[in-house]
Amino acid sequence: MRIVVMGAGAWGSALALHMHRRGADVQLWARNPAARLTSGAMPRLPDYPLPESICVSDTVPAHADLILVVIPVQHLASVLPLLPAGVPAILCCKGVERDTHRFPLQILADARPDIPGGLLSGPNFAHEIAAGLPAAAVLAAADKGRAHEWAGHIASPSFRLYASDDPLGVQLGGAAKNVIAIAAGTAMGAGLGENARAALITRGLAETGRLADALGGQPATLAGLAGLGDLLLTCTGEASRNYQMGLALGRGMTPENATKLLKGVAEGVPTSDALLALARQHGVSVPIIETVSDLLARSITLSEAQNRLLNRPLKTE
Ligand SMILES: NC(=O)c1ccc[n+]([C@@H]2O[C@H](COP(=O)([O-])OP(=O)(O)OC[C@H]3O[C@@H](n4cnc5c(N)ncnc54)[C@H](O)[C@@H]3O)[C@@H](O)[C@H]2O)c1
Ligand SMILES: O=P(O)(O)OC[C@H](O)CO
Repeated sequence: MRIVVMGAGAWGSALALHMHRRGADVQLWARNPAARLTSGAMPRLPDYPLPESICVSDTVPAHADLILVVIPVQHLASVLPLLPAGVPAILCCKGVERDTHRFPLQILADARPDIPGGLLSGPNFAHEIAAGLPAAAVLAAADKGRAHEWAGHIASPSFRLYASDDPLGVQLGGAAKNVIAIAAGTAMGAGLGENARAALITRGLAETGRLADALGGQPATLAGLAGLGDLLLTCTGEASRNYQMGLALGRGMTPENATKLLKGVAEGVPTSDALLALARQHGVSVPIIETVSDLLARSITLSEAQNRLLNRPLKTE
């Protein structure tokens, strides 16, 4: 099987390694192939050298069986013209485009209606997949048959994939967990304790469920790997860039300085604004997402954020 992985960041490199181990002929597309380290690793995943047989190149071949697109959501549209016609594309990013409020599969459908698309999401740190540690994820597509087919091309004995025909729910779960992880990291960085984090995770899931309902996703999807599963990983795993972003904010760093320190992208930053806009458009209350967006914009302080979330009118759960 010939696989092209587009994007040589941490996740693209890990997926290239995974597909190679699975026996595929893998080409990794990178903006700057010369950045490959002498060990064979890419800089964002330096501890995992890629074998020589994975070609790293800045050209996309005209023929492949499957393309994995692993570009941050804010830059996804810019690479889509490069995709060869007709080859199925599995998008592996998690977020919402800030200016247009589009989820990844919508960005693909608008730019390349000729390309069938699916989306891979779940609790998966790149370095653990690169190490071959056990993990599970969801492959979503509007057509469940295709979701099963593509899941079969990517799954392995250590990477168990489930098919889903709720791409909206899966994309929303992956996008929202990044924002909630910033909130959880902020609480932990500010020393607010484990109770506060558990409350943010649970109430974060509740507001994501309301949003799924309004946008046409299936709330049950959010109880699965792409929802609760990824929320738990990202809100508790210190390797998460979104959680690290929150930790830095909670310790008093400005969003600008926290971004500079991060090794990699924190999708929750632009996604917080996009999800807030979508929620407002649909009349859905998303207090945690709103608070993260305001904190990042520096329109509220940390103690105002805390007061705002704790002192809203009491409600039933
Ligand atoms: N790292 C993980 O553990 C992980 C796991 C699952 C999903 N994801 C998702 O995968 C996506 C990519 O994350 P990552 O961890 O690989 O990010 P990263 O920060 O490690 O790397 C981002 C990559 O995108 C490339 N890139 C950035 N702007 C580009 C542009 N305009 N054109 C072309 N390439 C561009 C960079 O060169 C880099 O190779 C994100 O949406 C993230 O949420 C990451
Ligand atoms: O490092 P993060 O916060 O982008 O999280 C990585 C993955 O999405 C975890 O599933």
